Amino acid sequence: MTLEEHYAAILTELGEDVTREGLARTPHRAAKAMQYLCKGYHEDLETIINGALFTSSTREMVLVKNIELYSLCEHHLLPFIGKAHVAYLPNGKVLGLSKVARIVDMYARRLQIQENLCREIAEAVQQVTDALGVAVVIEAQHMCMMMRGVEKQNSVMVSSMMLGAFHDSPATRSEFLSLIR
Ligand SMILES: Nc1nc2c(ncn2[C@@H]2O[C@H](COP(=O)(O)OP(=O)(O)OP(=O)(O)O)[C@@H](O)[C@H]2O)c(=O)[nH]1
Ligand SMILES: [Zn+2]
Repeated sequence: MTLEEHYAAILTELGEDVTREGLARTPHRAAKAMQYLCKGYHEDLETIINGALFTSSTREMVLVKNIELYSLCEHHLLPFIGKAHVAYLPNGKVLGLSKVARIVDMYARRLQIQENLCREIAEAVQQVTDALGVAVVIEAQHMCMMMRGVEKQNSVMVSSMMLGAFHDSPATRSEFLSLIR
């Protein structure tokens, strides 16, 4: 069965009439939407980085903050939405600016839990840049906690992953944390 046929079966199971006008193309649209939201499975680091790694002698922290993020929780297939802050300490190379956001998207466009998303982004930036340290903080709101279940509208989940100098040096970590505050 195709994804589209599965969606038609789900709608029928939910009590809908998939032949009514408004739903006629919904299985097709839903399949396309879900494929888009999960497109990260078909992307890989090398292709998205596309060689945009530049030699630089800077040793100062590079921070890209407030990168918006849309993902799906792997437990309920409901969105979680928020922002990511990504920093690294260059070790001879800097990454094309847009590539940091592309890395975030590649992992966000999969079924995720926030903690693993954080770790995967940090490890990817580390792998690509060979940085002296990488820090990732994600703040997000989970629809599975808002629209259903415990129904809390204002709670925000904050997760972090600190590698290298951000893990080992309190001064580096606190510089990062004060910059994203
Ligand atoms: N740690 C973590 N938990 C998550 C994330 N997204 C969803 N969850 C949680 O996953 C848990 C799944 O719990 P279950 O008891 O198996 O599922 P449930 O009965 O639907 O849980 P409720 O949401 O409490 O109704 C819930 O506590 C969710 O809040 C995430 O990104 N990280
Ligand atoms: Zn969930």
